[in-house]
Amino acid sequence: MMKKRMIVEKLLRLRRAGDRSSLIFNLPIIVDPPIQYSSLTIQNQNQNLSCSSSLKPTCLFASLTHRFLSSSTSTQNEDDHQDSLQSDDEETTDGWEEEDEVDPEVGDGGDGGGVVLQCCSWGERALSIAHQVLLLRADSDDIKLFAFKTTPRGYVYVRLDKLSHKYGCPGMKELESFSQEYKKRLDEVGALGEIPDDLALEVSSPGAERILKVPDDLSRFKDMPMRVCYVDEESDCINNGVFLLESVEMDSDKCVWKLADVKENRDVQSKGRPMNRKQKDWRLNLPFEMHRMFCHPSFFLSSSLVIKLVSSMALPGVHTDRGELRVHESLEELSTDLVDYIAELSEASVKERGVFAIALSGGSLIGLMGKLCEAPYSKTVDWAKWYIFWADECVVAKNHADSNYKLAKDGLLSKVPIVPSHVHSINDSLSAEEAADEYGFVIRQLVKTRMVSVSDISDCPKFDLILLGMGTDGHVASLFPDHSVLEEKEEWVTFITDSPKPPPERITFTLPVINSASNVAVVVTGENKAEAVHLAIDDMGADDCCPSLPSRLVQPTKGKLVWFLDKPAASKLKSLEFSSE
Ligand SMILES: O=C(O)[C@H](O)[C@@H](O)[C@H](O)[C@H](O)COP(=O)(O)O
Repeated sequence: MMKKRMIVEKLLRLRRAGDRSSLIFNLPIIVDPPIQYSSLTIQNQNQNLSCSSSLKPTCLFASLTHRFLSSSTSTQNEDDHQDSLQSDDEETTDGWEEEDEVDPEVGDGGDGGGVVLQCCSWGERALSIAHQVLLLRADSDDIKLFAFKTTPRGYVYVRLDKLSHKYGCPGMKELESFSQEYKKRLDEVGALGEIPDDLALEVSSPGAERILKVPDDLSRFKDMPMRVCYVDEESDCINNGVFLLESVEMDSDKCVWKLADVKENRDVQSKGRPMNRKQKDWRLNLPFEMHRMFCHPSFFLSSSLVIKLVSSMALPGVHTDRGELRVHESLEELSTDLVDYIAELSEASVKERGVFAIALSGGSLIGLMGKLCEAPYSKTVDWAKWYIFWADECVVAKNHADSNYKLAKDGLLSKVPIVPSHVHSINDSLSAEEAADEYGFVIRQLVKTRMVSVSDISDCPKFDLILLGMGTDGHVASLFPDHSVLEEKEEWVTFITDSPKPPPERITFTLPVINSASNVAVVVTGENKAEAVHLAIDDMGADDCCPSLPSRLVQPTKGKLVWFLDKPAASKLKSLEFSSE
């Protein structure tokens, strides 16, 4: 009788660490954080399994899993091999061992790290093979074993750590290459009879909420908010909260923590405003031994501090008088957050009004919106309900390199099913003055039919969203510093013929229109904008030196203002000093 090895290469699940409930086969998703939602194709023997997600991840750096399930059958021959590859639909969890839903503990061989062999006689051998495979990799200095577990039923669970990754998460390709090589070695040794020849293998990354060891892991994750479980000396109760590490004092074996400015630490009465001074100044001095296992109050760990990393994406933006600040580690993260934000506003607006009136600008903004052309947004956004406008436009031909219309058309509009008649660009055959007049007229007609809503405190149009960039001089739309255009109170759309930034002729929404919008987002990236960002956002006290900086004049009367910044652009912000950064 010939033995047949059936390999099901699978999985691909998006889960938060510790969430074992939807363990396998439920979600045909492959994700490679932090690039979310994108479709990824992997080669499985002769098959392509192409899976993409239409679901929203709950966590940016969800763990990834890669599984091989091997089983021995005695009736089929090798030629049948491909036929017996299971399809997604056929898969059930009965092919895989279900784990108990338990909270992770330090050294549990799962999200708590460590090695757990559970009396498997072959466990040590399987572990040494895993070490060998890791050592032979070109990136052996970077990819390490985080956890290893074997079970008596022949399952091997490997969690890999990536030292150079902010959250310690290897990508799908790294998991896949390790898993394939490791599986091959296990098979070879299995064929020699040294270990069972039908082991099942799961290789994954630890999730964001891995448990950290104290003090060993602290310096590595010191910039991240962490959930700390500790014993409150006064009440002798177990508490937990989200903190930022201020220092580790090795001489006295203690950590000093400060509260992270996250929602759960804010006063519920304060409606999402930042923490008050008292909260910001409060410090938790915690000896190492005063930490206990979360969810296991009776389990005392003398040398392990139980801390879970908290996703930076889970941090709400910092709320200031100048709007919400969303500061991102990378352009990739910023872009993901921005398109999520746009998609959410679109959905809300379509639900409420049946349409979504959005005004664009030029510059790098459009590139950062590029993910809207990809799954899932390309399919989930109700493009037919979008009405597109420009907050400013250069008075040039539509095919001119300076045309904001051309920029948006090439980068976005031509790639999604927008209704052409809903795209309202300026008439490029007119003078700047005429084009501004006509554009104002067009908007007026759409306000009449309520395709564009109207402000209830002025007669201005109320766009659902106005997206702005900002120049190093603090200009937004084509509202430049010290320009008389800032004084325009009557017109909705006006023009300039002396723009300090070429080309000289432009049309622009006026401040009253921008400030009447339901939502305004200003997207600013790069260190060269840091000073302008500081001047636009920070509280300047009594000596406000820049009261008429255009970006500072963006102050929606009733709407919501959000700043999407990358770290370099936010680097001079005082408003962030006591935030989670
Ligand atoms: O009309 C223009 O000249 C540009 O559209 C300009 O206003 C741009 O939006 C800002 O300068 C920010 O651009 P970046 O984000 O590319 O720096």
